[in-house]
Amino acid sequence: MIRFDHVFKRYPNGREALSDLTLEIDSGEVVFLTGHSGAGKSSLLKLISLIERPTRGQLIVNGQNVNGVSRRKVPAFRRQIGMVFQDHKLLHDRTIFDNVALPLIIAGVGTKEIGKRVRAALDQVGLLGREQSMPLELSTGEQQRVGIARAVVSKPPVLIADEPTGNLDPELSLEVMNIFRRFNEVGVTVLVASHDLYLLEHFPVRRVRLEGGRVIDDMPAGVSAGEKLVDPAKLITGAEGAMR
Ligand SMILES: Nc1ncnc2c1ncn2[C@@H]1O[C@H](COP(=O)(O)OP(=O)(O)OP(=O)(O)O)[C@@H](O)[C@H]1O
Repeated sequence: MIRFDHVFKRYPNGREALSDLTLEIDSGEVVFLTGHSGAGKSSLLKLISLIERPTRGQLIVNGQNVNGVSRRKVPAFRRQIGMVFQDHKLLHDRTIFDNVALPLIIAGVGTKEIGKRVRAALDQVGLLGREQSMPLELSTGEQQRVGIARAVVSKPPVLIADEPTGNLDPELSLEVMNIFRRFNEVGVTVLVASHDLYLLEHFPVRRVRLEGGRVIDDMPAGVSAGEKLVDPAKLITGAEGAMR
């Protein structure tokens, strides 16, 4: 699904953000990307979404070598990748409906289909009925859920999130992760860059740790020593909470 093969990323100022990085993420996985500030997490996500290009090496996303994706084809390529950001990146002068509809409008989807898909996406994040609200009328957690609805409205097979819970308290962070897990349960591959120790403690998913632009640790899904897990039943309750 996603394969980095000896990938380097050097920015024009000479800074090497990724250095000989090799990593494979299978279809349907949930992966946490961790590491100190500057380790290369955002750069890795930017390569997957073609916001940046590898300097060297091969990167395959959904069976496509990104080196072969011309600038003209980038918008179509990006429709396969849902992107969630820490600061939501919502348009404050547009309604919730318009914000979520944006990727579909850009893709030229018909009005009726847009209505259907936007409502379905808002329903999945528990915000059906808020279509006509403006972003600033929503709480921070709700705004983040609008950002998630926008990311999944095109039904992408891959969802990437850069510090999606950075501004949220622990309870809201769990809600966001539970929403991601719901998408994962229907087959979406989810990659989350996070410093959020609370989340890392509570979700026993695969963790890939970067340092200096390389993978220095790759811990498979499961429980490791010393980790405290919440009761799975509570996670389900949390997800239902998010859907309210
Ligand atoms: N556009 C850019 N131009 C030049 N250097 C950059 C650029 N973006 C990132 N870098 C550098 O690349 C390195 C990796 O940065 P990156 O943002 O990928 O790390 P990160 O792990 O996501 O950090 P954080 O957790 O602070 O967001 C850092 O040294 C950073 O200064």
